[in-house]
Amino acid sequence: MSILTFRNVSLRYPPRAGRGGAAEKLVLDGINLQVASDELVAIIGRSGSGKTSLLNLAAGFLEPTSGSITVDGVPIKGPNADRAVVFQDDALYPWLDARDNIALPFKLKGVPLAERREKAQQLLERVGLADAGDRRIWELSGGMRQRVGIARALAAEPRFLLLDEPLGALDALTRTRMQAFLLRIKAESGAGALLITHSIEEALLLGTRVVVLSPNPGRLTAEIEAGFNAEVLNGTPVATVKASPLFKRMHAGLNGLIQSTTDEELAA
Ligand SMILES: Nc1ncnc2c1ncn2[C@@H]1O[C@H](COP(=O)(O)OP(=O)(O)OP(=O)(O)O)[C@@H](O)[C@H]1O
Repeated sequence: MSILTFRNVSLRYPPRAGRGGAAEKLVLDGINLQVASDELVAIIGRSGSGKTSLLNLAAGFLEPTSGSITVDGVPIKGPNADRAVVFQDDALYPWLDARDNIALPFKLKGVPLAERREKAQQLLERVGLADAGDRRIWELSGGMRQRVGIARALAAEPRFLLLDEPLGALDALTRTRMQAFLLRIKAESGAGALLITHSIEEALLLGTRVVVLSPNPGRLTAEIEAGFNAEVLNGTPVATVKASPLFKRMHAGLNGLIQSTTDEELAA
């Protein structure tokens, strides 16, 4: 079991150039959060509340201004294969086919050609794209591209998946299918997951826990245990889960928490 821990983390961005000496911006303040391997922690919050900044800290793309971020007690020092990031726009290489996109992390590790193609094929099969390996990225649908992106993230056998709106660009039907897919893949991989999303519905459906980030500065202001993901993993259709009275009540509750952000917080 691995644990990703934020301890009293704050983040300030330097003043932007050309703003007449505008002050530094405190974006995240006193963040305490733990994500364990058996969890998917969903972070929701208004636009600009600092969700992506928080994920970038976990990825090691940014350093906290104060506080610490550790994996199993060891401070993170920059990006590392133990924390794989999946973005909204799949960030795949269009000049490579699906298989070679997935094989790239193995190539970077020096794995011989035949072996890395074999491993990539196994990952293609895991994400339901066994026959799509030879296709170029632009020949794939949005949902297929995200599957390739997720397969590439899994190639490094990460301890944590950092998911930044991974389904945000998909149409509603594909998104629903991919939600169940993402849960299955996460469970099979044994990795913990941190999911950033604008969608209360998606956070409730996928999250073991849902955490609310309030803006200006970004602070974790509420946390609820969800648990609907177990129902989806047990085969209950996503539409049935969403239609349950408990799901609707919790959705309304979270909506209220996010909407209660004051005008001052939004304007700050
Ligand atoms: N590199 C940067 N330099 C200065 N300010 C930044 C930088 N990146 C983000 N910000 C500011 O930090 C705040 C939080 O941004 P962030 O992208 O983390 O929020 P978010 O919740 O992910 O937003 P969204 O939901 O719209 O993607 C915003 O006010 C943004 O303008």
